[in-house]
Amino acid sequence: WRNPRCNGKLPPGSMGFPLVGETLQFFSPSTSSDVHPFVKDRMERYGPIFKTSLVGQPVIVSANSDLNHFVFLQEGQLFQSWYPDTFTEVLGRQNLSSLHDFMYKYLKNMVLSLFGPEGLKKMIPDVERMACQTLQRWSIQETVELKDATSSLIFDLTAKKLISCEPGNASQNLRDNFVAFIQGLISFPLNIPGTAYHKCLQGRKNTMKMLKKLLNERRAAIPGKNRVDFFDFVLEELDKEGTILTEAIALDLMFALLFASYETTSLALTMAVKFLSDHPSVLRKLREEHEAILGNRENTDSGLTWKEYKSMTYTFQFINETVRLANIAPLIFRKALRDIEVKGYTIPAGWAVMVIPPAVHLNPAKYQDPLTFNPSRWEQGEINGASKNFMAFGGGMRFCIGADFAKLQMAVFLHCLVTKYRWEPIKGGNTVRTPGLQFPDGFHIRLMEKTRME
Ligand code: HEM
Repeated sequence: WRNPRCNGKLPPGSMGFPLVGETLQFFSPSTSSDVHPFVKDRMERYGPIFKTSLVGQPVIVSANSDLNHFVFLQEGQLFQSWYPDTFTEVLGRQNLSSLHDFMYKYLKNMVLSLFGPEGLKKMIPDVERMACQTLQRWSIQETVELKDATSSLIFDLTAKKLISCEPGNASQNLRDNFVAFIQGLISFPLNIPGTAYHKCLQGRKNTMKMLKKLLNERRAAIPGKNRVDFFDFVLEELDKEGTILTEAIALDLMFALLFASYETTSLALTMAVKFLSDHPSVLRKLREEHEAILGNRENTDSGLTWKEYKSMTYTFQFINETVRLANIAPLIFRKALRDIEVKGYTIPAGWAVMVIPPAVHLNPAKYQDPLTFNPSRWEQGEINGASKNFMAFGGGMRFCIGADFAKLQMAVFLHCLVTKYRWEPIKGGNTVRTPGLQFPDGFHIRLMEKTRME
């Protein structure tokens, strides 16, 4: 196991122990916001490309921006999206890569219509209304645990936009099952009642049942109305002759979309508020931008417009800096489809490739004082899309379809927050990380309405 077979030269690195490889070291938690010690130590020892073995799978780790970029660009040619088997098992019958294909082949109109500029434009009033109502609720509570509270908001927003499910009992029920699913996702796979894994599988089963019920209800409703959400597009596609999209695949896709948006955007928002709490000058500048938007309006109470949203220059810099430092997706997996020669090494066919975005985002050669939170560093740089040095939303063909949706939700939420409220942190706000996951330790704040004088 120490010297795996290879028709060329493997990168340096250790394959650890038989079977477990270096799995235990990989999962050791760290509270630093720097590159996780598992990766950092090995980068120092072996350089930015090294081999290891995790849960029985040989892996090439890439902390090199050229190789990361190459991996993203070669999607479907030399590499393919891949997730560990346990992940795919609980996430759905379909493997995630084929869901991607379905989404782009059969539901491309849905992707464009919901997440393209036209769809986003239409969303602003709903997002603003839901964010304002949520903040008002928070302000009458003694304290708010932000991760949980923003997760609930994001879930409601996504469910509203994707399946027109209004916040209320149905949405709460859906979310409870979804949360049971998420909580057991990274657990020992022992399927007996009482275990987190069992609850996870039950949670997924119940969520799928509820989604199916909602889809059936939609089917029974009067046909011919305008397409407004995900289910409308699915029904239209299902009725087309020769389609190979099935109801089961559509429900898996729906589930994957809820999953992809839920943890990510809520974590980004939690970290955003934490960064604002820690950096009063950034908060001041952000507030100025949003108060100027209100100041320039004829009627202060009219809702946010697309033009106003597009004018939030500093807010977009702030969001980019937040996702750079928060490293919400700390690793991205692919699998090599054949032997690949790159940078003087061979990546053997079948090996996993683990791209490490934090190694790029925290590289001092690319970002001055990389651990310092400084939104103004984006003044000069490209703020949209991905680059060799910015891959918070991935890159290449699989660039996040929800990136603009997430940014819109964040910007509108921040607009309501900084123009109407002030807050004080009560406790928590630190993050415990493994190379693949992060858990905020519970960030509690007290939210208060801001008077005009403030
Ligand atoms: C701050 C929030 C978010 C972050 C940091 C984020 C990050 C990412 C990253 C890094 C990828 C690439 C994964 C890969 O290459 O394997 C990705 C893909 C994806 N994201 Fe997001 N995401 C966010 C929000 C969302 C939202 C709100 C949605 C949907 C409503 C979404 C839907 C997706 C989907 C469907 C993919 C897969 C695309 C594909 O395989 O082609 N994401 N995201």
